[in-house]
Amino acid sequence: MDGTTRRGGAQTALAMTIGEPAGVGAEIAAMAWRQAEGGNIPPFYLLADSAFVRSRLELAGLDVPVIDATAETCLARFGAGLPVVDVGHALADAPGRPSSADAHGVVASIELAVADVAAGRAGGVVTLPIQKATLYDAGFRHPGHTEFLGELAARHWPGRPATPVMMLAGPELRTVPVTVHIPVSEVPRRLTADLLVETGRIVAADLRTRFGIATPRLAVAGLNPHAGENGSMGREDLDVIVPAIARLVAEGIAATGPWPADTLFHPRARTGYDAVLAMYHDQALIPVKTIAFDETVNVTLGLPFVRTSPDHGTALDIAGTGTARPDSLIAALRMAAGMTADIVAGDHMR
Ligand SMILES: NC(=O)C1=CN([C@@H]2O[C@H](COP(=O)(O)OP(=O)(O)OC[C@H]3O[C@@H](n4cnc5c(N)ncnc54)[C@H](O)[C@@H]3O)[C@@H](O)[C@H]2O)C=CC1
Ligand SMILES: NCC(=O)COP(=O)(O)O
Repeated sequence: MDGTTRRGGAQTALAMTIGEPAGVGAEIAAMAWRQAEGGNIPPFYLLADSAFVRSRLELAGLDVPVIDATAETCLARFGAGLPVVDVGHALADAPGRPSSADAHGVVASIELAVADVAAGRAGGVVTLPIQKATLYDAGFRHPGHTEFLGELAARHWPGRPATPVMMLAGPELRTVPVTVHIPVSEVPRRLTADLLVETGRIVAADLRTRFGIATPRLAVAGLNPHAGENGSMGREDLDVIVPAIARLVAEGIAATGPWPADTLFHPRARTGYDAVLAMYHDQALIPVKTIAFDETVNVTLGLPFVRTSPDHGTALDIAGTGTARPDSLIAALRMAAGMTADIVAGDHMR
């Protein structure tokens, strides 16, 4: 599998965004490119600043050639080096020290990637991790990629439904946080039956279309200890989650629960479902990252285009050392290629 994607008759690569320049993104992108030689990594280009990428790879001791490219030329040149498409902003090479001065380049990289997919120049988007607080300091008003990509989808695909839903998908477990980047104290207020039903519908639909699961089984976690113990430890399980499950079931979706979250993730329990709807961020992310930190992919469902990402963050503590693992990024590249229509064989490493 080389993962080249064919859209409207033209072959395309995957567009990779640079994420936080002070993090490990450029390093793991170069490591992923190096592994493409065997032909089992789909071709991609990095939307960045090639001077920054060269500087970081040299610092990290990664001997990978960097090629200045465009979305159109990157396929032909993928074998010669890591193709970098310019974002029009210089990025600072300061490992471990993020600066909001780089925010324009970081955000432009995401915007350009989605624009490339919309224009048929790229097959899908793979994002490298952003340092969220640094972008907020620069005025970025979205909690993360997931929500920003929803806005970009509405911009480029007007009239198409775009309700972004975060899924963490590993080899043994898929989880979906129904509420995402909000304080835990806000969760009970924001967790509504409508939100649960809309999320469940999107997850069931995308498990069918993107993961090839004909009849997806959704396990819905409870919010409170013991799923509320009949309301004695919190009422959300009875008042919000039970009615939402009933609505999903009435629509023909195989949803069950609310299940006590503490016994939902052990190996035997995992055989009973295809994905868990979890009520808040850490309920969803702790189990997947604990079971398979290096292999899990963050994939955005509910969008009119494919977006995947490694499950980890910017890893500022090891940036510049060349020791970060590219495994989750490689899994994200493979998943994106697998979800993008009409993968065709080819060899871009000659
Ligand atoms: N999709 C995205 O843009 C994401 C961004 N983040 C952001 O990343 C920043 C840092 O988050 P943290 O909670 O510290 O998580 P983190 O994942 O960056 O780091 C946690 C620990 O895992 C290690 N680690 C992470 N990736 C690794 C890799 N590829 N190879 C080897 N070790 C690795 C780090 O060195 C660190 O010790 C935050 O600003 C957060 O918002 C976090 C997750 C996803
Ligand atoms: N912890 C997961 C995470 O923060 C990913 O967020 P996003 O940037 O992919 O929306």
